Amino acid sequence: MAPPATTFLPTISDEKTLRASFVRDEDERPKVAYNNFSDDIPIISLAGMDEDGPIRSEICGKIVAACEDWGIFQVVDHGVDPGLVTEMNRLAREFFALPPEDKLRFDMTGGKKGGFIVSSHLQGEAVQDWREIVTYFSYPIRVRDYSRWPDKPEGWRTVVEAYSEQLMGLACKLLGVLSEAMGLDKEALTKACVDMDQKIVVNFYPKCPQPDLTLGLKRHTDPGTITLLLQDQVGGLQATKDGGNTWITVKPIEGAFVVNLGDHGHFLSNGRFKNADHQAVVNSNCSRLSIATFQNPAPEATVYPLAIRDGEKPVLNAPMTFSEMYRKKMSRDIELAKIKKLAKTEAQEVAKKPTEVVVQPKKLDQILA
Ligand SMILES: O=C1C[C@@H](c2ccc(O)c(O)c2)Oc2cc(O)cc(O)c21
Ligand SMILES: O=C(O)CCC(=O)C(=O)O
Ligand SMILES: [Fe+2]
Repeated sequence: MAPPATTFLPTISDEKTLRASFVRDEDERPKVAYNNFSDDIPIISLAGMDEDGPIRSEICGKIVAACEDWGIFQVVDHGVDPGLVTEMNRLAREFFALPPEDKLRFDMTGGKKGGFIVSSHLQGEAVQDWREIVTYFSYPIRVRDYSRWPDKPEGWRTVVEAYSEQLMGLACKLLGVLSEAMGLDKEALTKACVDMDQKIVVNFYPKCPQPDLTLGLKRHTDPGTITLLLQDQVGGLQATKDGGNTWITVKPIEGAFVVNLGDHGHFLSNGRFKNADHQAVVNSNCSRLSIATFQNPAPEATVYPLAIRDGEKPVLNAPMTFSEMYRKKMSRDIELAKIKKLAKTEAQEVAKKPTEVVVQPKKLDQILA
């Protein structure tokens, strides 16, 4: 009999076919190969950005255009210590290679803040993602709960601490550029986050027996302000700028960060900056690792456009807190996936009227795995 989902680690399975719980509907399956790389996403060098002058203006122009056009781009020459990046990658790989019992000591099931989980941070997903994750809540520093930070491999904690500090710096720099582009003070976006949260999610995508039938991470937008993603050289991150009609695979660049704006960044700019739709596909040749650093506002921070340009309407009817926004989004993501599954297996009528379904946001402990 199949082991229960919570303790089943795809990494240690040598099954030749995918379990039914990972099989996606045809319309959700990958359309472009994991290694069919595209050059469409802008690659921006940040060299010379810290000094005022024409070089900084040119870099800022490129960042703003990438956010307006795609909502996703790559940065190189970003100033994050390359030695630290190498160490993060090495230690993350070592973590996922640990025996299941070591990883499960930090099991996040039951909505615990931080640790290890298979597939998703969300409860009751209709189809499982082909991944394992380990999560660190790294900012604000005063509420860090080190008891939820895995203690293996040796040296992890020191490296994660230094890495999270440098990424906080890079994120604030990029938010400064976007604030100025909105005609506001450099600090406007970080101030709107009140006391910025940072969550690091390390994604491990084991090699997969039938990668064409599944996704490592389903299509989504990130909920927060801005995300910095470090990916290895395998490939698998895909993005779209036309609501999912055309997917492209982001070309891995050694040492680069993929930057994407989340829903909060999108709403604060009144929709001017895109919250890129993205997903991760897997393959049957090798495993893949990516490290996402989510920069989020504090739960009590207000979500509402900071600048509304002449002739524009606000993209939100009323202000809400980030925690309300997060709960609503995650409830909707789970419910829409369930409705879709139901529509497929039961009635065509439900599929015809998906917009009439009102999703009641759940409490946080009903959403988180
Ligand atoms: O793992 C992720 C990825 C991502 C996400 C957003 C919405 C979804 O429906 C989804 O399945 C994944 O953003 C996250 C945001 C978080 O707060 C925690 C996560 O683990 C993630
Ligand atoms: O692994 C990837 O390429 C994507 C990860 C991602 O989108 C996320 O963690 O939110
Ligand atoms: Fe994401």
